[in-house]
Amino acid sequence: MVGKENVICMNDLTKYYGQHQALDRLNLEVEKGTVYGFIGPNGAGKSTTIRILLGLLKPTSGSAFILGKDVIKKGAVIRRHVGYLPSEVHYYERMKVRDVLNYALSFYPDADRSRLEYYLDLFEVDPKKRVKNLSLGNKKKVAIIQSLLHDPDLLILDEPTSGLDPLMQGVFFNVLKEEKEKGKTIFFSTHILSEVEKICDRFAIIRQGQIVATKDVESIRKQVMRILKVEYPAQDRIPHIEHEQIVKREVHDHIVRYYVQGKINEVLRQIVHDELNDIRVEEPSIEEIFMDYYQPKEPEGGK
Ligand SMILES: Nc1ncnc2c1ncn2[C@@H]1O[C@H](COP(=O)(O)OP(=O)(O)OP(=O)(O)O)[C@@H](O)[C@H]1O
Repeated sequence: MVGKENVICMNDLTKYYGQHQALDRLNLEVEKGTVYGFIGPNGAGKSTTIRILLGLLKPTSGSAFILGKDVIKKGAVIRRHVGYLPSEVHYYERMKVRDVLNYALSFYPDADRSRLEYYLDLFEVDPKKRVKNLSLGNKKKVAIIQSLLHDPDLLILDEPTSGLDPLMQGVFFNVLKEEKEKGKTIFFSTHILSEVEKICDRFAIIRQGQIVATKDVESIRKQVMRILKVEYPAQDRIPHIEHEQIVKREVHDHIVRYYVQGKINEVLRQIVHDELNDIRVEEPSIEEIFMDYYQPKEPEGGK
């Protein structure tokens, strides 16, 4: 088998803003051809990481490589092969959309100009409009088009779907799939966990400047975890059930959700022993699995 090629590589990447540590020794690798989700709560360090990758910010220590090149030393070369969508976009308000995008294209003399028409049509953007007359979502679409124009090998997108309506999100995801099929690599940050499940091969979770998990979406899907949702006749009739396979439990009034790892037979047997009104077996959504990493661990009551 041919060795893996990492398009993005971070080594102990650390960033301080004054006294404030925004990134704490990030180590991350993104393989060629992957759609990689970079997720984390507000202020976790996503934009800081992305801006370092683009050479727009210098790390305090550590290093990062894109397409094998050092982001500090080779920023200009790297940017030729990267499509970047910042989380907030600013254009000259009086410029027309077509002029904005033509200007962007002028930096890439070899670019195929037909891509511009293709994406304008696909994203339903009116090129005659002035930027100042665009809605937030339409401005975002212009920025998405700009990131794609020069057919980059790597797309780095900072919260690409914020502001897009569901229909356009669908169009956008299809574009990402097309790019992936062409062998392109996509690295994008998001808060929306369901997006990761829909589109990503792999993801990393960043919290308070640290990577707390990196996983394959497929392996998460296969994780053997079931939720037994049990409705008891009343809150004071909930029995105390203990079993090593019950990794977590949530109580809402007279309903208990037991999170069971491994085979559920034994736990089920124990549960049905007591009086209950109803029982259902559910699979946790990927969001629930993520939430375990997302939130700081709380002590679990009464397991
Ligand atoms: N220019 C700056 N000066 C000082 N602190 C900053 C600066 N930019 C970001 N920070 C701080 O660094 C931390 C990481 O911020 P960053 O914008 O990278 O987070 P994020 O994960 O992108 O957040 P969000 O999801 O809200 O966009 C936060 O605590 C933020 O307040």
